[in-house]
Amino acid sequence: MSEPTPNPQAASTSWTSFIKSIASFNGDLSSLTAPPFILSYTSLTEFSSYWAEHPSVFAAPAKETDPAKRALLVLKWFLTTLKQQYASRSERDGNEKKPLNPFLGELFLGKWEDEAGTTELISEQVSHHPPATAYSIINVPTNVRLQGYNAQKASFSKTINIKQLGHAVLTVPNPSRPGEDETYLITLPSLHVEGLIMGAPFIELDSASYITSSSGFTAKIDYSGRGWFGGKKNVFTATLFPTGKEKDVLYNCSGQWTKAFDIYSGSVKSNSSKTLIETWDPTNIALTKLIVAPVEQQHPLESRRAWANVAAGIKKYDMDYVASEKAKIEKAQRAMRKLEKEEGRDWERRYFTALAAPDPVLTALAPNVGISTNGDAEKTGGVWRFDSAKAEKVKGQELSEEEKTQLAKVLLGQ
Ligand SMILES: CC(C)CCC[C@@H](C)[C@H]1CC[C@H]2[C@@H]3[C@@H](O)C=C4C[C@@H](O)CC[C@]4(C)[C@H]3CC[C@]12C
Repeated sequence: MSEPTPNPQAASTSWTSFIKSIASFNGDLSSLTAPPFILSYTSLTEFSSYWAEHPSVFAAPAKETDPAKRALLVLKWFLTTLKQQYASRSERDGNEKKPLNPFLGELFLGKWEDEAGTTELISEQVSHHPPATAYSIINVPTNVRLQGYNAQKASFSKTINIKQLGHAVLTVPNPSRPGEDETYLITLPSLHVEGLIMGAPFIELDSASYITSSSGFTAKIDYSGRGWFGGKKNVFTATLFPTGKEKDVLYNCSGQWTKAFDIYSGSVKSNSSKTLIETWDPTNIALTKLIVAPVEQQHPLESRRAWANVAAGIKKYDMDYVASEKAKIEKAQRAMRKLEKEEGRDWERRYFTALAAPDPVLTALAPNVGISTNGDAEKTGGVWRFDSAKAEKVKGQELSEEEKTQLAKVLLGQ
């Protein structure tokens, strides 16, 4: 990633007052009023797609018969997603932007088609207060599947610091034992915003995150930003070890999550015994583009359709239009919540269900990596799991044009 250049807009009064407002903000990211040049026309529901923009790397563990190597392939896939998750927008636009805050029930649906076959994405805003997004990604030929949910808790100390709540679960069919699945519990890194003063914000990852598996392996990924390891940004080291034996490193990886990284067998410290297995360099590897239905064919709750007017306004920097289009959605959503309350019911999530009982994956694996077995449920509206029965029910439920118009009116005020 090239060094961010100071943005001429950083000298504007709107940026100065934005910076001042951040210093006293209450932790609610949605309440930040950012100047137009820092507003994105993409909703957070779209961010779930960053997990699988290399579908063949996502599906690769299903073809590996050695359990330790399988765990390494899971770690490799996770590391390859970081650049997409946290740096792709600032690389594309020159700086990070403030995404659109999804409304309850918002959907982002798509699929990837490539040499890995079809990989399907479902992302849904499952909670509004607190805001939480859930996702399911399935590589159809291998049945490797990821599900998870996340919310963010922000605070201010020198800059915007964000703790991610929630987790992801990757399920890999064991190729040596047909019918048996392996599960990997994945924790999410904390992050902070850099470059604020220069008007060119970008993301740096903090501390550590983990992947721990039902097959008995754990990976620890340590993140460090500029100021460490010769002043490079986005630096990480990762080790893979049998769970509970952190010193018995089987594989280790190091490099920059935005640039190239190396994967070695052996321990980090014993240089003599470590062997380079692979170098991952994202500059040489193409991403597979997500296929999303044309807006006019989408369900009214699909993100790009629902936000189309707001997005058009942001692109033109027409903030009055943006405000009035956003207000329509907010008003309709408030009315819907009021109605639900009066009728004593909850908004029916289309693809996900909040677990009523303790989750077996969290119960078994969360203690390995020191996270709560309740999955941050009180701060994410629940422990959200993909509900295949719901997904089956909505499959092929085509809405007529009239039904779409009616729904858009009632749910989005459009
Ligand atoms: C840019 C700044 C001035 C305003 C603050 C924007 C803030 C709400 C944005 C900035 C970065 C966003 C992160 C993003 O880096 C990546 C992810 C990973 C994804 O899987 C889940 C969402 C998350 C954590 C974004 C949340 C919103 C952030 C913090």
